[in-house]
Amino acid sequence: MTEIGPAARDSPFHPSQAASPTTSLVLASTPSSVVTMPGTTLPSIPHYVPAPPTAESLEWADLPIIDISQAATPEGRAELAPRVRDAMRTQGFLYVVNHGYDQAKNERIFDIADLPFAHVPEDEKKLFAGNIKQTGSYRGYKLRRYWHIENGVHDQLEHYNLHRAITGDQKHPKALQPVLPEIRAFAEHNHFNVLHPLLRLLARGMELPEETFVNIHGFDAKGETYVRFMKYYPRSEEEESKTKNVWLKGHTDFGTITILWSQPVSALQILSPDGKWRWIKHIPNALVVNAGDAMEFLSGGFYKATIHRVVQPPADQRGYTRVGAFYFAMTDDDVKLVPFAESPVFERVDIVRKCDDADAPTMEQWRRGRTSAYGQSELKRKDEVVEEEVINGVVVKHYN
Ligand SMILES: O=C(O)CCC(=O)C(=O)O
Ligand SMILES: [Fe+2]
Repeated sequence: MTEIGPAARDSPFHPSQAASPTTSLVLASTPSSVVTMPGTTLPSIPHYVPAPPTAESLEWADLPIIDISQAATPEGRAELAPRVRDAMRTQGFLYVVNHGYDQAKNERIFDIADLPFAHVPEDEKKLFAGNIKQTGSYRGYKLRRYWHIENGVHDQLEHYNLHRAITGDQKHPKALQPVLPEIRAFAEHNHFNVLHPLLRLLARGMELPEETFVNIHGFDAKGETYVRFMKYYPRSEEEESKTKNVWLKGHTDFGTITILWSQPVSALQILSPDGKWRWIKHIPNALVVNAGDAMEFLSGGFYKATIHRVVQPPADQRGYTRVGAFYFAMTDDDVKLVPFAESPVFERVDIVRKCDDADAPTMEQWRRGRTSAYGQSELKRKDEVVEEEVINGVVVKHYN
């Protein structure tokens, strides 16, 4: 395994990253599932009808909205960089809008996202279930009840995770075959039109060369950056009460950047700097973006991996399923997760390390450790709210 230290990470742009993204299809605005563009008809698939947005006024997190189309010009980047920096230093979350998909294309993604759950027979799902604990990789299905939440209650959510290459060595269920090219285009859209522009802004925020983080997030490099579709199912009263309405415990994501495609069922909450849980409000066709552990390591604590959790939705949205679409970004596998200590910001703020640089895990070690342990290992109760586990010598906290 090659260890990539800070010097090597400044190496020239990897050729794979210069590849231009697949041209996005511009789709006519139509609510039906058959979406056409001149000369092309996309495969017909069932339409997923999501719950209407909640009418309740919840305590919403106040997050900045970043118009990513502005990142196309140097002036735009200069304006966005401090806003992205401040959001990732304080809340660890922000919204991205104007990323290039229109509403029809967005709906199509959610129709596709429901296919692996509603349109793949249970027997076939089992054939594609990931061996998560053993392999430390999320590829394939995470079926329901795989994780322990609290008091003997298991989760009621399914994942289907696809390595971003989509048609690489990972095989997919029959129902997904016709839409694999669209999922691949979706992966490239997230990678090149959202992730890379954000990484450039984050590098700028640390006064590092703009390509610093882009260079270690190659689309074609060895690494597990993946697309996830996810479906939550309503739970029983008993499950709700035994878990105090927590569907997915408070956690940080282990990668660098998570891109969550905003959907109408309110359930995601973030732990605000003042220690209060606040709800993430749905913004149509927006992306909710957060930093994970790997970004916190690489930035020496400059950017925060914010704790978030999923809870029972407000009363007017109970009884609905909740389908999600995500892009979980990580660095290339061989990157050692040590801070870019050469950043001039460390002349003004303290660098924070979770362990000595010599002991720091690579991205591959960190993702395997966190993936295998999640929802499986015995957590050590620290106090009423916090439980701890140790991964690769680093303490990971779970919040109730
Ligand atoms: O479903 C959500 O809104 C968030 C899920 C999440 O935090 C995760 O899968 O890491
Ligand atoms: Fe998460």
